Amino acid sequence: MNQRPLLLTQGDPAGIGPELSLRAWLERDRAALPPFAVLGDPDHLARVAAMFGWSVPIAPVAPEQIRSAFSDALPVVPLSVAVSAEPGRPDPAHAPSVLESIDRAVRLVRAGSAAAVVTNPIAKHVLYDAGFKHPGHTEYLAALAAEGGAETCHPVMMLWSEQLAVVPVTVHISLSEVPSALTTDLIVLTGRIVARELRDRFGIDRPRLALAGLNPHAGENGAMGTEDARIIVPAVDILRAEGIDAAGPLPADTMFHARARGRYDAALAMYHDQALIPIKTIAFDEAVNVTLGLPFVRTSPDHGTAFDIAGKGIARPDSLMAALRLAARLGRA
Ligand SMILES: NC(=O)C1=CN([C@@H]2O[C@H](COP(=O)(O)OP(=O)(O)OC[C@H]3O[C@@H](n4cnc5c(N)ncnc54)[C@H](O)[C@@H]3O)[C@@H](O)[C@H]2O)C=CC1
Ligand SMILES: NCC(=O)COP(=O)(O)O
Repeated sequence: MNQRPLLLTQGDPAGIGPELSLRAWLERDRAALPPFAVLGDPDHLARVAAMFGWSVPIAPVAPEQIRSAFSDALPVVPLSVAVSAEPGRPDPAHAPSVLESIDRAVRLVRAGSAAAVVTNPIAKHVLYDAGFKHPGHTEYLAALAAEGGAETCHPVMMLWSEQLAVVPVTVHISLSEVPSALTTDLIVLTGRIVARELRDRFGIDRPRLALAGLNPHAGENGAMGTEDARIIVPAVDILRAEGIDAAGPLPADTMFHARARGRYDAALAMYHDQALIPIKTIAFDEAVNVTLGLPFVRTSPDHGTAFDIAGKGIARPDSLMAALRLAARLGRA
């Protein structure tokens, strides 16, 4: 069994990440959570705990002390900067701590000090205002993975739950850009990574992939768009020729009901909302965002920063706890 702990990033300090980190630690025994540490500011987390009246001792630690500290206190690996944030009030000035937390978590995991990175949510537009050039964690983690001359990798976003796993082939782009961004090569590359990681990390011997069409009724023989026949059909053919169990393009409106979900292990959707609407509808509290294609394990809750409820103490920690459990499972594989 892998004894290394997990590293949980700070996320946006004005969002629900700080309170969820504290709540996850409070639930550690009941929810059988693996040991983890937050990469953040111990004083900030202590202030958030005090704000709610939660009894959470905070232990500033070095990475090698996380496991021994975890049962009695929430271990926090301190950042180089102090964090001061008001719940629900995002500010681009928080960007340095947000990014330092991610950077250090990746470095520590790659150095073998921890088993996996679990990220608390970030608000992308807030980081953009501070000059951040990557669309989101998914793409930023791939850039970090490539640092130091390592081979570039193609990150694949998968949202996973016991009921459904979905993969958006195109991710953080506008809907109007999707048809031109969608290529047979991109779909094949994504399908290969999903099939490989479902087998190697999730232990599914022969993963079944279902590819959604882009257009209504998967194009209705070209009457409602040609991308399905021109781009997706050849991708399915290539994947099948490689021995991957791939089906499609399937009409997206009928592939997510309960009986249809039993026919595949992961649905490859052609754009962000085609993938995320079904899983967030079915499993908002349990689903986990996991990045495939990286040389390390990264998971995250499926939800965002939820500024509308930050500081109210009503945010549910379920998805973060599912992300911690999945990270521990995948980090052992
Ligand atoms: N992995 C990440 O870093 C992610 C970041 N985001 C970012 O989050 C920001 C806000 O995005 P939204 O679309 O508003 O989505 P959101 O998930 O933050 O909130 C959507 C709705 O769900 C509720 N909600 C979210 N998490 C909850 C929880 N744990 N317990 C109870 N209710 C919860 C919120 O109160 C809100 O009403 C965006 O800037 C986006 O970029 C969104 C998804 C993932
Ligand atoms: N809607 C999911 C999402 O935006 C997560 O993005 P990332 O920050 O994990 O890349």
